Formats: sequence, C-alpha cells, structure tokens
Amino acid sequence: MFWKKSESQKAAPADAHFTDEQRARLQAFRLPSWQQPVPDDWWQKEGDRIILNLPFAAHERLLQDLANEDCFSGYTMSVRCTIEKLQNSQPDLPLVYGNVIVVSSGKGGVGKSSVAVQLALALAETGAVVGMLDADVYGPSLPTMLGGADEKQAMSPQNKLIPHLRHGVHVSSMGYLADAKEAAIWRGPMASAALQQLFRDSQWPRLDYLVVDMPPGTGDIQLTLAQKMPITGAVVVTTPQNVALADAEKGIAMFRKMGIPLTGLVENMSYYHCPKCGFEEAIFGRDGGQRVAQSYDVPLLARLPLASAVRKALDDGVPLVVSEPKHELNQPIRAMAAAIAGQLYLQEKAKCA
Ligand SMILES: Nc1ncnc2c1ncn2[C@@H]1O[C@H](COP(=O)(O)OP(=O)(O)OP(=O)(O)O)[C@@H](O)[C@H]1O
Repeated sequence: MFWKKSESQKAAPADAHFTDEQRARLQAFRLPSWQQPVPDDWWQKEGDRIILNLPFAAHERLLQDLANEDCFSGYTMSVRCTIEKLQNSQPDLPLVYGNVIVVSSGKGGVGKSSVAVQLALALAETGAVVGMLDADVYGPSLPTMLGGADEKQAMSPQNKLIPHLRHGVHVSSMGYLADAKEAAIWRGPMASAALQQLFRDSQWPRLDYLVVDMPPGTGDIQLTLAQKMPITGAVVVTTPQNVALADAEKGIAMFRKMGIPLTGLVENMSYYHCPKCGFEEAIFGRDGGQRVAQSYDVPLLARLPLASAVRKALDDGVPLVVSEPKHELNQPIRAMAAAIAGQLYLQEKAKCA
C-alpha cells in the first residue's frame, strides 16, 4: 500500500481468524471508484461481527452484496468511520472546517446544488458532522432543497451566524439571511465579500466535512472564492451533454490552474430509469463524463440517474435519503459520497507517498 496508516487504522487489530474464502472475498471488495482493495488490517472480526474501519465516511449499505455472500452468512457487517482531517489548499488556516469539498459546475442547471445537498446528507447519514455553505449567492437553492425557507439564521452573543440544522446538516445560506431579490443584484465584489463573511462568521460546530455549493460558472466570483477558501477537494458536476461537458472542462482547468486538488467529476442526469418497467435511456447522450474524465485524468466519481422522485423530494425540501432512506435511488448517492470521501483520502495519501 502506498499510504501510511492513520491513528484510527493502527488501533484496529488485524484478525487472523478469517477463513481463506472470506479473505479472498474481502480482497476482491472495492470501495466505489477505488482501483485497489482496502488494506487487510482495515477489516476486523469481533465474534459474529465483521467491521470495516475507515478513515472517511461511507455508508454500511455498501457492504450489502458482500454480506449476502454465503461465506459471510451468520455474520453482521458494519462500517466504523473515524474521519481523518486532511490537508487543504490553505495549510496555514486551522482545520476547524474539517474536509472542505467544493461542488461546482461550469454551467447552470446541471444539478450542482442537488448533488451537493444529497452528498452532504449521505455523509451525515454515516454519523459524520457535516456543514453546508450555500455559496450560490445569486440563486441560493438550499432553503428550497433542505426546507426552512421562511426561517432566518439567528446571531450568537458573539455576533456569529448560527447555521440552521436541517436534516442533521448545519447549513449557512444567503437564502436564510438576505432577501433573495436584493442579493440577485449585488455586484461581484459585494457578493464574494458577503460569501467570505458567511463562511468565516458562521458558528460552525467542529465539522468532519463542509460541503460548499459554489455559484455556477468559472468567473471572478468563483476564482475569488477558490483562492480565499481552504479547499480539500473540488468536485465538478456535469451532464453528459456536449455543451455541459465543454463548460465542465473549463471548471477542471480553473481548479488545475489554481493548484486546487480536483477530486473528480460527477455525471448527473446520466440516464433515465423508468420506475415502472426498468427501461433505461441516455437522454443527454452516453459516456460524455467518462470521456472528459479520461482525457483530463480525473476520476469519474458517480453517474446519477435522472429521476422524478429525486426532483420531487428536493422540491419538497426533504431529499430522498431522508424521506425514504430505503429507496433504491439512494444507492448511487451513497456510493458517490463514499467515492468522494475515499478519493479525498487517497489524494492526500498519494501526496505523502
Ligand atoms: N438527477 C436528477 N433527477 C431529477 N431531477 C434533477 C436531478 N438533478 C437535478 N434535478 C433537478 O433539476 C433542477 C436543477 O437542479 P439544481 O438546482 O441542482 O441545478 P444547479 O446546477 O445547481 O443549478 P444552478 O446552477 O442554476 O444553481 C432542480 O429542479 C433539481 O431538482
């Protein structure tokens, strides 16, 4: 393995009591978007429990197929996450914000906010402490997608903004502060100053992850934000359409130029899955995200379906991960969250190798 073990991993003793068949299955297991197996000593056996010790967030449903294998019958499988705080693009700032993931898109309307919201909820579902910063100042979507649009964020006695706790995620959004119509006419410098304030002057709890919903595009406001904020990894959201892909390439180029680690690409609305007959259609074209990921040598972290149940739940302010945790459409979202959290970790370890 090319990475060093973290403290949490060192604490997990390797277990000598796996059968050969079980060991072979564990070796063959891959976390979403990982090419290599997880290190042997991340697996632990305690009586009839098998535990995967991870230094990042991942949902235990990802072990479901493995748990269904005959050689694991009679065992329960779970994931224990002890989240490691990774280095970010501003090493001089204290790591109070946890691992900061910026979710951006070259083009509006590709589902950047939907991806950011569902990512934050899927990370929080694993027990991680997650914050969300709505940096999409001209069109804040989080109060709609997470609900509570009529509430205003309160101030603490120390004059700090108290993030709203929505479905287990700590959220700060311009949409919970200013009149949306007023913010929409702000000039760039005013908007980026307001955003930096929202970021710095929010009373965040000790976060494991902060997910930032960036404004769409690659203009001045995005550049300023990317320069000023401590970023652990950037995720670019696109649809498979050529027009969206061309803009996604601009997003990739922007982060590369600024030396910000690019965690990967998420392809949203990759295909339509008919809930009645199971038919799948690539409405916006096929494999576009894969092509761009390959040509820029970045991981394609997820391909998410276009589904009316996803849209409806987001419009209602209670995304599917919360309203229907057992819904099959949550599986790609959880896999995406584990892929992003896992890639952030791999990126860091590759730097140290
Ligand atoms: N996978 C999906 N399936 C169905 N609907 C989706 C999906 N992804 C996003 N949507 C819907 O598409 C619309 C646009 O999504 P969203 O606001 O997340 O895009 P955006 O890229 O953040 O846009 P903007 O850049 O304008 O803020 C929303 O109504 C959202 O619910």
